[in-house]
Amino acid sequence: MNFELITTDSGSNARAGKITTAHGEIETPIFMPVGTVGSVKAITQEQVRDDVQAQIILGNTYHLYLRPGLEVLSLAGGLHKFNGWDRPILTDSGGYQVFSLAANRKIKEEGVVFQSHIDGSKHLFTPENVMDIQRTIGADIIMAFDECPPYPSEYRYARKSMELTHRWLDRCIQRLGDTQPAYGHEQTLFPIVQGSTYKDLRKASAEYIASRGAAGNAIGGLSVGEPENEMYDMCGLVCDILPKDKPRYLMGVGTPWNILENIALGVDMFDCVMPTRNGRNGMLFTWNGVMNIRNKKWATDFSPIDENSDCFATSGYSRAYLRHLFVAGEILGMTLASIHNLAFYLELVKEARRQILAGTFATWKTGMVQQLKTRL
Ligand SMILES: CC(C)(C)OC(=O)NCc1c[nH]c2nc(N)[nH]c(=O)c12
Repeated sequence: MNFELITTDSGSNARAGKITTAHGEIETPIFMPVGTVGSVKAITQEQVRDDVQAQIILGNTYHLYLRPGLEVLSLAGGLHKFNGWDRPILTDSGGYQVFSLAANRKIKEEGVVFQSHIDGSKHLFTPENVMDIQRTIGADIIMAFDECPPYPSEYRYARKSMELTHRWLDRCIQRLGDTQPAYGHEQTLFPIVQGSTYKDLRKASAEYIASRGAAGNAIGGLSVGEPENEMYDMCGLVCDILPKDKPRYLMGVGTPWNILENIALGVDMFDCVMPTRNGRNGMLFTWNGVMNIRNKKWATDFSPIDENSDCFATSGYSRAYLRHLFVAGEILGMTLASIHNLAFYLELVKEARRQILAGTFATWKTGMVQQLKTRL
């Protein structure tokens, strides 16, 4: 994997770059739609490619390991062949999902014992077998096995958790070095910075992760319920330590304004379930702010969802019609809302990139952040 840093904004730490992977290029800043179990919920791969114009999507080790399982994925020749997405894929390591989804999980030095949320079967994830699982899935970018501590966490817990994450990272690196890609294409490991919201721990974790010399680095453990300004403080502190010539990926973030604020701090990659999960619930993000399409006020508004969006898949549908679909519980409502929100998130980061290349991002961002927060 290669990262070309094209330019840094004049008035902020925002950067425009290009990542090259075996399955194609990614222009940064980038938003990565979440396709947890191998599909971006409610929309086809063609809509993700053509209407959303996504350049990379996420899969998840925990979910894919449990269903469809490694035998099916291996026989299919990996996830790209199985789901037909031939562009880049990033898989999260399952660390976060084991802590948030699985039952009766027990963390030990060796790894995490847990029960499947699907059928209660018992499993063990270790840094080693999570690397093997991600090799079998075949994602272009794979995440280290980490513990995302709950928020808030006592200082002692956060420190011990961070130190475990660092030891697990070294075991991931070792295992990856001892194995080969399963399908011939390069797979790149991103380590994950932890340390909760403690400045000294975040600094120590960022320095440790930076010292591993990986091709890209991720920031975990944020957007877990902490106040936004704490997220920004931690992210800024970590970005100032992570190498400038490698992409920085802020996991699980966020709202459109969170994304712009963190781009200004030096983040290049984002993922979040908000545009799809909240979209399926009728929450629409637009250039003029956030709207709940179920609100009665849209019942006879026959204008398009967002005049400023150039997503043709949704510009042909009115707010009134979309509200009707949600009120009637029509599946098409979830599809249109998901396409709209994701297309908006991709337009947002594309415009941010344009502003960075023009050297006007910092001033543009300040006005845009307020506009995006508007409740319509
Ligand atoms: C609560 C939400 C999901 C919004 O954010 C976070 O939890 N943010 C943190 C996060 C998201 N995904 C991760 N994957 C891994 N391996 N580690 C992490 O810390 C995270």
